[in-house]
Amino acid sequence: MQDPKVLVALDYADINQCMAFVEQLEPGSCRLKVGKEMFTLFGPQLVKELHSKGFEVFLDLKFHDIPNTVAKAVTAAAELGVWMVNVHASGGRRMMEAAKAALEPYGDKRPKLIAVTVLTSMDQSDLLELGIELSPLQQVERLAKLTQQSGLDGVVCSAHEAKLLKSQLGEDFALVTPGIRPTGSAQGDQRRIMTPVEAVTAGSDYLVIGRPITQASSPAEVLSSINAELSA
Ligand SMILES: O=c1ccn([C@@H]2O[C@H](COP(=O)(O)O)[C@@H](O)[C@H]2O)c(=O)[nH]1
Repeated sequence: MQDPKVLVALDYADINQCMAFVEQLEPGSCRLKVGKEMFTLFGPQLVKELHSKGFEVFLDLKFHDIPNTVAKAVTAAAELGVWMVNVHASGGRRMMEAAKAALEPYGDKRPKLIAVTVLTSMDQSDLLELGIELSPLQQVERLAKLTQQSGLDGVVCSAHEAKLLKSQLGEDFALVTPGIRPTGSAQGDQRRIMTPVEAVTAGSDYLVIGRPITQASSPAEVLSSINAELSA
C-alpha cells in the first residue's frame, strides 16, 4: 500500500501488549499514532522504536499553549522525525503561524502539521456549555478555515464535516478523521462517528482508528479487513 489511510491509535498502557501487536503489522499497511497516554508513559523512546521498525508515526499530542511554547514543542517533534504532529486550532492564528514557521528549516523533511478543530467526542450540547452557539459543523468550518489561512497542512475533524471541508478548502488540505467505527463496534465516548468506507467516501484522507482494532481479539485481522474493505 503506497499511502496507507489507516492511522492506528496505539492507546495501550502495557508496552508488551503494544509491541506484540506492532510485531504483527507491516509498515505498508498502516501508520501508527502515539498519543498522550503512551507518550506520557514511554516517551520519545517509543517513537524511536516504532521508527526503527519502519513505521511512520503521527505524534498526537495536540499542543495548545502560547506561540513560543508550541513552536518549541513542534521543533522537538521534528527532531524526533515524526511524519505528522498536531496543535489545537483554538490556540489561534499566531500560535499556528509560529508552529508552521518553526518547521520551515526542516524543508521537505518536516512533519505534516495539522490542527484539531472540534474533538470527535463532542456534540452540540458540549459546544453550548462552552458558550459556542454554533453547530459542530459550523465551528469545524470556522477553525479549519483559520487553520488553512495560518498555512497548516490540514485538520483533525470528524468524517461528518469532510464533504463540506473538501469542497471549501480543496483536495490538498488533509482531513484526518478519528471517530471511525466499523459496523457493530462500540461507540464508546465518541459522538460524531462514521464507518471506514463512509468516511473515505465523504472525503477523509486518513482514518484514525483505535479501540475497534486494538481491543479486538485479533487486532491485526481487524486492520486487514478494514484495509480490504477500503481497497475494494
Ligand atoms: O477529535 C479527536 C482527536 C483525537 N482523537 C484520538 O483518536 C483516537 C481515537 O481512538 P478510538 O479508540 O478509535 O476512539 C484516540 O487516540 C483519541 O485520542 C479523537 O478520538 N478525536
